[in-house]
Amino acid sequence: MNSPAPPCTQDHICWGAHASHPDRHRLEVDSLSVYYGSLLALNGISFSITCGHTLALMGPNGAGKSTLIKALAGLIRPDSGKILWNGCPLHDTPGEIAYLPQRSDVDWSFPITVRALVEMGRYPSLGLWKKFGRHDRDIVEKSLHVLGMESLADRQISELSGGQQQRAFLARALAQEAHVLLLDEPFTGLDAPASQSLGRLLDSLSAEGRLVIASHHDLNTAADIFDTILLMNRELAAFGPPKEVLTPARIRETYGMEPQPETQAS
Ligand SMILES: Nc1ncnc2c1ncn2[C@@H]1O[C@H](COP(=O)(O)OP(=O)(O)OP(=O)(O)O)[C@@H](O)[C@H]1O
Repeated sequence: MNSPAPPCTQDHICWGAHASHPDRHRLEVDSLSVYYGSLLALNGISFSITCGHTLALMGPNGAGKSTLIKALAGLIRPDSGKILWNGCPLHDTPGEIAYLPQRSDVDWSFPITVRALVEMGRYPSLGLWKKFGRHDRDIVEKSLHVLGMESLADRQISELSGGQQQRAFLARALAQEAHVLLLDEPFTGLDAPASQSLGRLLDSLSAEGRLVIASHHDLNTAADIFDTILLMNRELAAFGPPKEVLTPARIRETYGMEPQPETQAS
């Protein structure tokens, strides 16, 4: 699985720089296992992927998708296994990961404007005195612009639609300038136009050189949105392009159901 990793770097990546080194940054997950008490939620998961991809974590309810995302985000400590970023422990490289929690895990009534939320993305990289500089302000404005949120910047997040709220949180993730975007069920609750628009956005972020990893439930849309699928049910079932992974036999085996005709990747 492992190809030679470039030396570890802590360099700060700026806008546009992602695209010039799309193959430089590699995430490697090696034999990752997570227990909740006696429940084995993840059993020896291994995969490797570079920046410039969109990866969907798919599997039935309880398959461990959120657990894997939380382990990658450093919110859960694995019981065994490694998560490496360019050959170094991922969590030794602060600022590389931006995490978008499930909608149900966010207090949407929290009194905060969109701009203040996006500014929070800069906090991890502020210096000792936590002083907001011109560079920070520029990145916040650019993040709002990329997500089309400028006109909503002074609104409370509680006043936004579900799709706009997702965009506000994605703008915060962009402001962090992280290479890896971890999104837990970002399409939940979005209507078809909002889903398509979010799909295009994730595509453009990966084209810019980021690595987008999202848990996803919809077998019908996965192949259109993501270029790589990780099918799992506590263990890894398959990993690769949608056409190779989302086969009727694998869907049957992993979900324990017959695939609907339109769920086969085209
Ligand atoms: N904090 C926790 N404590 C104990 N068990 C947990 C905890 N979080 C998750 N689990 C269990 O771990 C297993 C994996 O849960 P996880 O939420 O990762 O699955 P999932 O694939 O994201 O599910 P879903 O598609 O329903 O969101 C489930 O059996 C779940 O009940």
